[in-house]
Amino acid sequence: MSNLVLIVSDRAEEAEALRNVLPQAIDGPFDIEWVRTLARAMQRLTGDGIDIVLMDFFLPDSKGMRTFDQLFEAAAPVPIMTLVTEGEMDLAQEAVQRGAQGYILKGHFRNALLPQALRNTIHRKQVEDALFIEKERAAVTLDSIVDGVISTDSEGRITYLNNTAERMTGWAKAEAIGHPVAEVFPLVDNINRKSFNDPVVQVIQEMRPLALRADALLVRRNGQEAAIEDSVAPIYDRRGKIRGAVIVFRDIGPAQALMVQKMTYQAHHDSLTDLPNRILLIDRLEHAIALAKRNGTTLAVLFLDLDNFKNINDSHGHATGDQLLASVAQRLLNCIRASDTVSRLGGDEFVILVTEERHAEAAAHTAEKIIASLAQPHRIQQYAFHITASIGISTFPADGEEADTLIRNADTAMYYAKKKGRNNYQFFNAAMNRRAVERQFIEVGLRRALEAQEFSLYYQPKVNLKTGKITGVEALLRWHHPERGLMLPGDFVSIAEDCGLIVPISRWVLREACRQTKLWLEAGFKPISTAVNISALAFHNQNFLQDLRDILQETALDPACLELELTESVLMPDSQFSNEILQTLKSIGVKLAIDDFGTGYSSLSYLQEFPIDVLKIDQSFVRGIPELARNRIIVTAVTGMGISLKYRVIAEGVETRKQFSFLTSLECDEGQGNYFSPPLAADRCTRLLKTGIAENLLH
Ligand SMILES: Nc1nc2c(ncn2[C@@H]2O[C@@H]3COP(=O)(O)O[C@H]4[C@@H](O)[C@H](n5cnc6c(=O)[nH]c(N)nc65)O[C@@H]4COP(=O)(O)O[C@H]3[C@H]2O)c(=O)[nH]1
Repeated sequence: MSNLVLIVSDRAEEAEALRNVLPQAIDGPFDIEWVRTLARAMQRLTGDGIDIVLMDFFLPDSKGMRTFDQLFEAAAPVPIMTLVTEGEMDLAQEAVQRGAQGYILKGHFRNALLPQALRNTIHRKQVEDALFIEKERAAVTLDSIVDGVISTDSEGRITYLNNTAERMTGWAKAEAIGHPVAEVFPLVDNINRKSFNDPVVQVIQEMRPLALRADALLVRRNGQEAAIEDSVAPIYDRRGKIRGAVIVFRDIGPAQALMVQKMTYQAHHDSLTDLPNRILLIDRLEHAIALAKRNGTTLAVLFLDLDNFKNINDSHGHATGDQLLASVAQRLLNCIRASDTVSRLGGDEFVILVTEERHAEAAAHTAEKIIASLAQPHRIQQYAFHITASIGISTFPADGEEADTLIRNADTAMYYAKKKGRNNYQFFNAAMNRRAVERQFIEVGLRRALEAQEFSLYYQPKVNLKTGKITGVEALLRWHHPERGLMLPGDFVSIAEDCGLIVPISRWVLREACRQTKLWLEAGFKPISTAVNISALAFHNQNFLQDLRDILQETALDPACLELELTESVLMPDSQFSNEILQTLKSIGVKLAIDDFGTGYSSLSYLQEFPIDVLKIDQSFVRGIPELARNRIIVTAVTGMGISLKYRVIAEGVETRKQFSFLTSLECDEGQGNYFSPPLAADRCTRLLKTGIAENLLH
């Protein structure tokens, strides 16, 4: 097919030269039309058929760039090439900048490449025009549809948004381009609000289209959420290589969203009890496991099966059975914290997920609570049903790290419980079972111990290392267990803390210590002060200050004769709160000691912040001095620091003469330990107060 070339030039020899070359081109002839002036050219261009314009800048009726500009406007979309001498190269370049397709050097028309260059230019322009039209058509189409369309490159960065996508995401095209798709198009799960994995990344990785779950919510830029339905497909280039992805999505509207939400809810809940079903339980369990792994905490799974439920179903019918199950569900919900999950797997099987326990055995408390709660009669119609349950407990990480394993192992443990005669709980792990039984034994004993007057206080003297005089005593709790004999605090204090009994026990210790100290003062042992250990739970109890005031008043003890020993871990979690209480204690007049110094936070800044009188160096540092270099260095440093900060420094756990001598050489104020005396019952301590520490121990 021939192409029509319009030559715009006043120079006949140029037109002639082109006329000689182009019509004879091997790859197809060019037809030539020649005009001499701009006016004629403009006139010709109003008609059709011109495929390319070759123009001179200098015409009788126009000169320079103006010639190009006028023609360019009139010729569009016909391509223009300029005819220039070497001296007119600047003009040629500028014309290219303004839209010319190129230039031809005068005098080189015989070049065989000229026809080819003209044909390429014509062709390129045609392709460009077709592409432009195609793009326009696509853009107009995409902007007229109601679906949102987003495209990305192969890295998942936005390359395009249509109007609907702009409106639905709240991102303008110009802003969004280049951003990761997850930023512009963030999706969350309608039920649990968890972020979806980036669907674009998935499509690009798997190289296949993906229809998204119906319960997806798009989080708009302003934070509002819209229920959407969407699909993502990969884009390939001609060689089959992935070049990006296209997301097509639509707002499903409130009515449909509600329906989807309802369906999703139904898919995750048990219709009878409205509790989460197995699917949601697994989801929550997996989430809890991931969290526990990250935080290094534990969790427990309780598998509960009602005992002899089938009998009730058979004898009273399914409707009654259903009501009983609903009643059980309600009781279970009342036994757990908001952060835990009660689910029904079906039939009379329930699974309870207990999180945020200090140690996994504590799940035994929940199991006990559940057993006690279910034991109360369930009133259904005119009947009162008595029902019991068997519970199996598995714990993470001891009994498994996968949701399925934990449920399976809890189920197995539930069978142990059934075998053990029902109405009890069993841990999957035998050692844990033993520990839970032991804890329960101690706890039951502790509940009785106060009333049964099984506690007593032992007293261990504190000795002035310079004078050898007893300056005071530390009260240490002892439990005279009817079966086990004398028990030390290490065997029961943490259990008393776990079940809250430490609060009344601490109150008893405080009262008893004050009472005894008052007796000693009245007997003439002056000056003497008694130190009492205060645990975290007792310190943070809201009645602590009032109880202390009451006890001081009741026993008429001078507050200066009472010293409270607090560990660093008691004070640190909320140092501002602690400081307020310490200031109040100070104003009451009691003395304050930091116990076990060096084993906790050992933060010097709080030492300055808190109104402390005494620093007790932990016995683990005193052990092995002066031989053990590390301990020697620590004890020397802490003593030096305590003295300079004007605290009374007391070394704990002094067992040998060497330790005593070394501490004396450091000018440590006081010592306490078996070297001087072990903790003694009150009457024996009274005797020691009378005799004082044996002379031979002091020199
Ligand atoms: N190896 C060795 N040990 C020595 C020596 N001298 C004294 N001890 C022991 O060291 C512990 C010192 O008490 P603590 O550091 O306050 O540590 C106490 C204290 O934190 C806690 N505790 C004791 N009584 C009470 C109480 O009434 N309430 C609370 N909340 N905790 C208490 O239990 C911990 C242990 O008390 P105990 O078993 O009575 O153990 C006592 C004491 O018997 C020695 O020379 N060598």
